Amino acid sequence: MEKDLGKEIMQMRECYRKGNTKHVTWRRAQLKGLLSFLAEKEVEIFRALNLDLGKNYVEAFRDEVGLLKKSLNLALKDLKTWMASKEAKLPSIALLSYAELVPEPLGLILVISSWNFPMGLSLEPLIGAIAAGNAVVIKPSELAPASSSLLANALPNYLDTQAIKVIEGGPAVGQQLLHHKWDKILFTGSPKVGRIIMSEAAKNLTPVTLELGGKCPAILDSLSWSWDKEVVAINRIIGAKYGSCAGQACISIDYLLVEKPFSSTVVELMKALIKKMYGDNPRESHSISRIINKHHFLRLKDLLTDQKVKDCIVYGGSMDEDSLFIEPTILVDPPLESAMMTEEIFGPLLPIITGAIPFSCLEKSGLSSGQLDKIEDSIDFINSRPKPLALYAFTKNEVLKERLVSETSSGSVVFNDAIIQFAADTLPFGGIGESGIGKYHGKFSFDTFTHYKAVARRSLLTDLWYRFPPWNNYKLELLENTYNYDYFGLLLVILGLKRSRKTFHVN
Ligand SMILES: NC(=O)c1ccc[n+]([C@@H]2O[C@H](COP(=O)([O-])OP(=O)(O)OC[C@H]3O[C@@H](n4cnc5c(N)ncnc54)[C@H](O)[C@@H]3O)[C@@H](O)[C@H]2O)c1
Repeated sequence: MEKDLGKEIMQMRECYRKGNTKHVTWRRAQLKGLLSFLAEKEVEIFRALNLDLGKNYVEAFRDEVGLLKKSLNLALKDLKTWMASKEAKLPSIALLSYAELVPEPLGLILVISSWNFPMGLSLEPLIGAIAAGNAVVIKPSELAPASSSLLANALPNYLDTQAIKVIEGGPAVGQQLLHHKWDKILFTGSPKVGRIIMSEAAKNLTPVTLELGGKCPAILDSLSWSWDKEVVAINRIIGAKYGSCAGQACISIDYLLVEKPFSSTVVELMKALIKKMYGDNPRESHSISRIINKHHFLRLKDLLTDQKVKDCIVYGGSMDEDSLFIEPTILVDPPLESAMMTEEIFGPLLPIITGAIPFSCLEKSGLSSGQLDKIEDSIDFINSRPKPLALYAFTKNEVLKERLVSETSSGSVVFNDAIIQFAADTLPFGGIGESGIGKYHGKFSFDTFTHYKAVARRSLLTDLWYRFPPWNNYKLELLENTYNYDYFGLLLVILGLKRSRKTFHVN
């Protein structure tokens, strides 16, 4: 296996060296091939996502297929502009010179993806890598086997198999792939594996983009209008907690911060809206995804085994191991030191934090009192934890919005909605600190897989004679005026009308 892998990778590198992938016609053909794959295999894709995750086909279209088609259409429309060299303005002193930034593909790319959006997280990076003219290996997650197998078996019918390959397997295959030299690795997954990826990549000085996870907080201010509360905020919170792969999404809301007096209203509104979205018996609902596998089901179940956490459940909590179903669940004030509040939840459990924070956690959370007295206290709470991938705030308070932007750090900030940033091509998608390194989506994907080569062209007709030795104070004066772009001063020095104020005798 290892030997075959090595041979395949060598052949791909050879193919890249021949230069085919750099041509606009090749890039366009692959992007169109991907579009055809999505169109012709749409039903198979929906089936695979349903098999792997119980994902409804409408959700699958909204979160994966539809987004991919949108990204492909953008890449096809803008490809020529993205590929074009950009002039880099030079100062007038550089007479008869011209400079440009020439986008050049990086070479051989490795994409390792996770299971929760197995199509989207494999193909979205592929779009950028192809558009940028690279050869690409994708290793989908073994935990979404139907999707992985569909990618491996069907994609070769639509793409250039010399330059684009899907290699299936789990951590062992991932590890084998990491033993080879890549020109860039884009990894989507956990911070734990992200660390392994980065240390393996460091051996060859391979640059990495790490799309990781973490706990994304949402702040809900005490909105007074019922429209704001019910229709907008709570609806969007429920959608962003349970509606995208049942909360198994890196940008799902992980926990909600609410002022204590508002919390019971929030819980009541949420209960009603959960019923509206998933019916009286959500177990029967086809609109909520299932947990990916038994291991993750038990991981989530474990989060609730601590009696102190269990006692905080105010809604839901039922589970069915056979169908890997977990009911949309709400908890109020689980202990901050519990795994529920220290680990990424990645499932349909929503802790609401209102205060009643044990003293042991106060120092750690940076709060001075045991309650979230004011919604503004959430800033300290968020800042006492690793930088999240996304921060959401439902508020009309403009001062709070400004403070959140300037006083907290996260991959993205969204006011009065959640998850939608993922769909915006003009916004870079990526984390900071524990939540990731680098960014992609839209033109940022092209840039992620591109080296902007600095190209300068000079004429032989002119020169700045004073940039060469032997050195003297006169040349120092000329250089100083040059770097200040003080052309008049330069002229005066050349004409002998301006004298150096400094006289150095260093040597
Ligand atoms: N930022 C994002 O865009 C984003 C999107 C989805 C998921 N995530 C994060 O991903 C995590 C869940 O995904 P997961 O369970 O698939 O993560 P994971 O880190 O366990 O696995 C991700 C990928 O890495 C591979 N892998 C695992 N061990 C490896 C090793 N030792 N060497 C090489 N490859 C290895 C897996 O086979 C899989 O393809 C969560 O933390 C979530 O927040 C982030």
